[in-house]
Amino acid sequence: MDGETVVVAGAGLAGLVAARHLADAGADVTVFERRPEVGGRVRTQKRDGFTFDRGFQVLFTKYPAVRRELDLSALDVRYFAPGAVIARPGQRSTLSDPIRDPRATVASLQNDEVTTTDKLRTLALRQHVGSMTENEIFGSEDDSIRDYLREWGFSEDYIEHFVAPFYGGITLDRSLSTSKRVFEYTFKMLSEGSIGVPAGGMQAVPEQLAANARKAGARIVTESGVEHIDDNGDSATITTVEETVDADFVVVATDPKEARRLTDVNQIPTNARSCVTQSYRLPKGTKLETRKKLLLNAADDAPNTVVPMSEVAPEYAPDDAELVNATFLGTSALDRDASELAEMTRKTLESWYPDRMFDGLEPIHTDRIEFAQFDQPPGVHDALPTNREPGGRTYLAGDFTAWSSIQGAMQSGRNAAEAVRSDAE
Ligand SMILES: O=c1ccn([C@@H]2O[C@H](COP(=O)(O)OP(=O)(O)O[C@H]3O[C@@H]([C@H](O)CO)[C@H](O)[C@H]3O)[C@@H](O)[C@H]2O)c(=O)[nH]1
Repeated sequence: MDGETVVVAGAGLAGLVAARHLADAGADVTVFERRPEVGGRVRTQKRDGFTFDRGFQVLFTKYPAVRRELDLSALDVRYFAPGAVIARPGQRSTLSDPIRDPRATVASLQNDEVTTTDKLRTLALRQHVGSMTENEIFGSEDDSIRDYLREWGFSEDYIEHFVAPFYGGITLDRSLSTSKRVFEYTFKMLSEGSIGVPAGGMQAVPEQLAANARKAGARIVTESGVEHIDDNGDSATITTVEETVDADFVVVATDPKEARRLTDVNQIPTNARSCVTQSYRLPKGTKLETRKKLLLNAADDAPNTVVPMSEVAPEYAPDDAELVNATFLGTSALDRDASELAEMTRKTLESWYPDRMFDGLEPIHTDRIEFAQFDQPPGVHDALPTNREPGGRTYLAGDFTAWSSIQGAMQSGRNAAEAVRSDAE
C-alpha cells in the first residue's frame, strides 16, 4: 500500500488495531478521534491513588486477538481466580474450576448450589466447546443462553443462581435472552484461559495499541472527530471538526450509533445494553475473603456482581484503603443517584456477611454507561454488516461487525485492515 492514504475514524480498540495493520502494510494512516484520549469504551480514570475502569471490564487472556495484538507481559496483568463466589442472604459458597484452581476444589465440591449432574454437564459442555472454532460457534444454529442450557439439561437453580449473574455480567443481560454463541465462546475462553486487569488499569490496553500503531507510522489526532464522509468511489473527502482531508480509503471505527450516521449502513445494531459500575473505598484490611474471585448475587441484581478490585490488583487502591466495585445492570440503574446505589450495595453486602457491618463503604466513583454493548439476541450476528460495507472506498471496523467484546472489536480492526489492503492491490 505504498503511499496510499487511509483515514481511520475513531481510536477505540478496533480503530487502533486497523491503524497499526494498515501502517504496517505501508499505508499513510491518520486516525481522527473525537475524545481527548484513545480507548473508546475501554477507559480508566485515576484519582487520589485509586484506579477506576469505566465499567467492570476485564481482559480474557485467551482471546486470540488479545494474544496476537498485545504484549500481555508488558501489561503486567493481575489475574482473578477462576470461578466465583455465589452469594445470597446468609450464605456464600465457592464455585471453582478444579482443574485450574486446585486450592478451591474442596469448597467447590461441597457447594450445594450446584448438583452433581450440573458439574458433569459443565465438563461435557467444556469438551463440546473446546472442539469448536470461533467461526463454528458464530456460524452455528442460535438460541438464547437460557434455552440452550435447559436443552443441555442444567438445573433451573444452576441457571438462575450461577449462570444468570455470571454470564449476565458478561452480556449485561441477566435474563439470559442473549445469543448462546456469546455464552459458548466466552465459556470456551474461560475454560482455556484466565481473566485479569492490567496493573495500570484497562486503559493500558488501548494505550499499548496506540503505541504500536504510532510505531508502525500511524498518526493519531485526538479531539478531532469525523463529521462527514464524502465517498465518490475513487477516493473520499473526510471532514473533521477542524479540517477537510482527502484519502484513498476510510475506515469507520466509531461506536455503532455514529458509524450508522456516518455511513447510512442500517444493519449496524444500535440497541444498547447499559450498566452502572460504582466503586467504593473501604478501610484498609476490610477483605471480602473471596480469594480473588468475583461475588455473584444469586438472589437479585442489586447489584449483580461485587468485585474486590484491590485484592486482585493492589495497585488499584492507595496503601491505606481497599477498592471494591459493584455493577448494576440495565437502564433502571442509570437514573438512580449515587447514594441510593451505595445503600443497595451496603445492604446486600451486610446480608451476605451477616456478622459484619459495612458502615465504612464509601462511594467514590460512579460510571453510568448507557451504551456499553449492543444488544445480542439470538441470530443477531447473522445480520451484522461486513467490513466492506457501505462499499466504495469506505470500510467498517468495530465490535458491531463481529460480536460485542474486546475480541470482536480487535479482530474486526484486523479484518478491516486486511480488506482495505487486499482491495488496494
Ligand atoms: O463521532 C465519533 C464517535 C466516536 N468516536 C470514537 O470512536 C471510538 C469507538 O470505540 P469503541 O466505542 O470503544 O468501539 P470498538 O468497537 O473499537 O471497541 C469496543 O467494543 C467494546 C465491546 O464490544 C464491549 O464489550 C469494547 O469494550 C470496546 O473497546 C471511540 O474512541 C469514540 O470516542 C469518534 O472518534 N467520533
